[in-house]
Amino acid sequence: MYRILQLLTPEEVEECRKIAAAAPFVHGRITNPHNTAKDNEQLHEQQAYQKSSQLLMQAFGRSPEFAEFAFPTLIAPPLITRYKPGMKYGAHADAAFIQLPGQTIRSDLSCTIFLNEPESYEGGALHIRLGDGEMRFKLKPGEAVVYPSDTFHEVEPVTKGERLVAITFIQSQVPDPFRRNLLFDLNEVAALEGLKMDPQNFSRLQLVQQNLLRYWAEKP
Ligand SMILES: O=C(O)CCC(=O)C(=O)O
Ligand SMILES: [Fe+2]
Repeated sequence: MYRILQLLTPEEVEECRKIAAAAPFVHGRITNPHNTAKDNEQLHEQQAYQKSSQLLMQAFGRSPEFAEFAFPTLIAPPLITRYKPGMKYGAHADAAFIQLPGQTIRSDLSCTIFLNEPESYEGGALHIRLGDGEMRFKLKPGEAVVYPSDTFHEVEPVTKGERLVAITFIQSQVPDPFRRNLLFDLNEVAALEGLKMDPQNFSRLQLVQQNLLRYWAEKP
């Protein structure tokens, strides 16, 4: 299951673009030399990375939709990434573990946050294989798609303009996608219908939610 989130305000999108415009980038394969599928550029300046990742982390932190869907325990600091004409990211599944200074994150979910107008570049859609089908995403600035890390996905070649995004990986409290998706459905029903329900039934629904979480979530 995937989810599209409205994550950033227009001001935050602007701030990310400004940071990207002023900072140096390196080829993505520098951090991942054996990944031949990867052909993009990533932000390469400590201060710019810190500033942009902090802003993006805050945006995840205030999104109830994200929390209800992902049950995040760890989020890799999002990295601004760009694709110039000819660049792409071939079909791949993400590495199971992402090594960061001081911690390792298991990638249960991956996320792309779109930062520039879809009309400003050609190509560059993100394709995600979900079951036997494929979904194609080219979202508006500030929107993000969160999807399972264990499924093939690719970025089609950019043929014109520039694709600017931020990418991150999320470790979930509920690693099993079947269970996580059930909990998400319960969260949605509680959020959408809770106030309309008989309060006693709402309490029972909350009891089921909390007890399943208690039973299924990884212990901290
Ligand atoms: O650029 C994107 O949207 C996806 C990048 C990606 O798949 C990755 O970094 O593993
Ligand atoms: Fe990926």
